[in-house]
Amino acid sequence: MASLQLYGVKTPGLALSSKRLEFASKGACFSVTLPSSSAVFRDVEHSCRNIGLRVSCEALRVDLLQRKEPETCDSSGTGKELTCVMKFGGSSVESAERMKEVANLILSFPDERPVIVLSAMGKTTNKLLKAGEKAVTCGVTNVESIEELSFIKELHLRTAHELGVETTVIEKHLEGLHQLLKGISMMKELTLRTRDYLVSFGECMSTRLFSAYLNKIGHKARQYDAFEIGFITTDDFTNADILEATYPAVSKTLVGDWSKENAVPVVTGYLGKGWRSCAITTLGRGGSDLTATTIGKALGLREIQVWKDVDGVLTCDPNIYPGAQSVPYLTFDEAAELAYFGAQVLHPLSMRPARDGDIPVRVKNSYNPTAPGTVITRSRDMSKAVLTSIVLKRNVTMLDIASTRMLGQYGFLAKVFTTFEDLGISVDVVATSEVSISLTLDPAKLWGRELIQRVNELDNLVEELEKIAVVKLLQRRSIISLIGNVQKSSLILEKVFQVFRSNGVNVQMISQGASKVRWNPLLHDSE
Ligand SMILES: Nc1ncnc2c1ncn2[C@@H]1O[C@H](COP(=O)(O)OP(=O)(O)O)[C@@H](O)[C@H]1O
Ligand SMILES: N[C@@H](CC(=O)OP(=O)(O)O)C(=O)O
Repeated sequence: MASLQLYGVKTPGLALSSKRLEFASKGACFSVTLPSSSAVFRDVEHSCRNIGLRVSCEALRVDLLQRKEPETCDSSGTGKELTCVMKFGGSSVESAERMKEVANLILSFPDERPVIVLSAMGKTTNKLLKAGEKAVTCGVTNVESIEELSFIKELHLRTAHELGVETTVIEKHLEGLHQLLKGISMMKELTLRTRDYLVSFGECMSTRLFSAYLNKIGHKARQYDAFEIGFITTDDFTNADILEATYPAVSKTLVGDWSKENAVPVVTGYLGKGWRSCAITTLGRGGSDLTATTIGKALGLREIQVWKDVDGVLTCDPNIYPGAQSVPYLTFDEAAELAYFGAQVLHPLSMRPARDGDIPVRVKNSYNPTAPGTVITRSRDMSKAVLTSIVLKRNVTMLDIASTRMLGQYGFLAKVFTTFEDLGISVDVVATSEVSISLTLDPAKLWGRELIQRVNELDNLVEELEKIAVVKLLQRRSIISLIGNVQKSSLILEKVFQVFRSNGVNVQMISQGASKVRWNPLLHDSE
């Protein structure tokens, strides 16, 4: 078979199916979906460029002519295929006792052959971040006494003892963590890249403990670090996005290994490998949900289950209103809007792979497994739906931008959005007229950066916009997102505005989502 030119390296291993182009480089597997048009070579070249790969059309032409079916993994020798993903969040695996309950829960579904995805135990991620911050200033000799480091060591060693598994499964990681904190302390610096490496210890240890426990109780399991099995991401440390190449790579490893030996895969949630840097990345807080849906799509599984500490997606945040009730059904669009606008229960991007693969997502409570939870699918019966869920997002930055020119000036909106594009700042909610725009800035993108960088970026943004408009920067706003039935929009808005009025709350901006399942009244935070 002919080879493909990648960054000047001759890369063998190109395989073509009718729909996908796959090849391997530096241990990572890449894939491009082949378009069906006659411009196939050009399009493939373009697609490759989009994921940062330089390919030559000529090389592709040779390979397309020498079409070869990709190797398929044969699971017939060992019987049945994997059926679903079961993701357990930190709250579900916060102690040895909880890990035992989760193991029992998994075994209580004898017909399922799941891939397990785990988050770090309890609040480990927060503790790791705190330890990192303390290490920056405490001095190398004091690293030993960082309270959070002792807590993490003690929690994981105690869990190993209580599960009756060898502490050796995590000792190397505990030692590595200690060394890393010393390194941070020497450098007096905690970069975003180092933060990601630091927090990865949480998932690396929880999965090793759990996998060892399953093996101990006679249920064959195998631990995987996501960054070693093809979770290829952008290099946006602390908020990386999964690249297309991940799907074939992950499928190849997990299905391939399963076909040789039916050992339950136990995969680290939240983690990936930057495609340029080859360093460990994370998918944003709560990113294990995205790991789970990515595996679901990669393997074409029947169902994705995310097990939490609540009875599914609720009508609102139970920490704000304890009377929140479970929502039995949601569409992918509704769940995505809800997550994107701040409902902590799901990772903002986690619905994307599930929707692409059309795989139902079930949100369940590991503390109350018999509760029906929430089922998220492509469509649902909306005939009785009115207002499904309410989400609050605080500490939002808003900009009022009014053109300095008169009505009838074209190009104003284009200029405004070009400024955002040039500065790489993501916009969240928008309401426009011909000569003015009100918009909010995506806090997930903005607040991932260092404080000083954020302030500079906002200053630059306002300075640029002031060349064409009068700009008002409003901080500490809140967005309330209403996820509901568009057919009942007048009813919903009537009721909502009655509530605002009777509580003396003034709405500063309102927008309706393109997916037509959401409205966003924006208020001052103090309201
Ligand atoms: N609309 C909502 N529905 C359900 N839970 C919500 C909602 N909004 C906020 N939450 C919070 O999200 C938590 C579950 O998400 P998360 O902590 O990420 O779970 P896990 O760590 O188990 O994956 C719940 O304990 C609840 O406090
Ligand atoms: N441990 C990571 C990833 C994650 O998904 O956690 P959880 O499932 O507990 O939200 C975090 O705390 O962000």
